[in-house]
Amino acid sequence: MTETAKAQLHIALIQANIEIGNVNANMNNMLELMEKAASANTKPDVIVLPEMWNTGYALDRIQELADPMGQETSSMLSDFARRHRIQVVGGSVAERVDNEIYNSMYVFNRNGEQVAKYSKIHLFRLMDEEKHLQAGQYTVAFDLDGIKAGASICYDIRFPELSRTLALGGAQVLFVPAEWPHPRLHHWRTLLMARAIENQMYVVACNRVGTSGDTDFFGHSMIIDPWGEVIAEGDEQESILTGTLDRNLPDEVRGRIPVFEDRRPNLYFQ
Ligand SMILES: O=C(O)CCC(=O)C(=O)O
Repeated sequence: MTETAKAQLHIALIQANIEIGNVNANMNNMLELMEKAASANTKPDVIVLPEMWNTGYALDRIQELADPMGQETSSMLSDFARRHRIQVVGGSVAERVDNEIYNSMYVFNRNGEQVAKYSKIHLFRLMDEEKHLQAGQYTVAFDLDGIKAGASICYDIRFPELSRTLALGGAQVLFVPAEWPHPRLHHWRTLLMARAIENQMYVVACNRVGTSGDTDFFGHSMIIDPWGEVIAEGDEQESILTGTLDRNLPDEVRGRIPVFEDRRPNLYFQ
């Protein structure tokens, strides 16, 4: 089997603490945790980061803190990917494009080349995202070692239309970097589980831990398989979680319960 069609994907999720507004500390901590993940006995094929890991939700200072064109963060991620020959789903960062700020994910292949960029399309009004950020305009899919994956960020998982669109486009894995806080742990687990079961796809969700102001982030990063079985789940501490995806399982599950063949799209309200 060639490098671009592996039977399994070993995943490492970086369930990090994020210091609000402290870009340097966050860059250093993230790189240290990524290096640790890369040196594990089973070398990961893919490393996944949480949402807005460069700045946290420092929205009142986001114009000054956001990374211009994502240059600093993406060059760190690209360099890491190339040095270790590990693919990176770079969570998301606050990115400045002209005077607009986006919540953007970058994905790098083993050569450190950017293979995808996704900007969060559903902005979370409970945290005033829409007052400070611009919404992305596109859904995004990409390949990791020949396995097709789709991008989503945090609040996006409340919109089943997005993961269904990605699954219909062939995605077998949904990535979900997040900063999802208490008290909505039940929503987080249930929504992730539902996205996995209804789309018969892997869900790989990386949430931050720690406290910003009076908001506590609970971690509980998860890897869920296409049957809805939990392969890995974090606690509330900073940690690295690992799990292995089997490229054949989504097709096997879709063969057993042929949800995609049984759809009645002509009857659905669009
Ligand atoms: O939907 C939620 O409850 C949390 C979403 C969120 O925190 C975000 O999108 O940043």
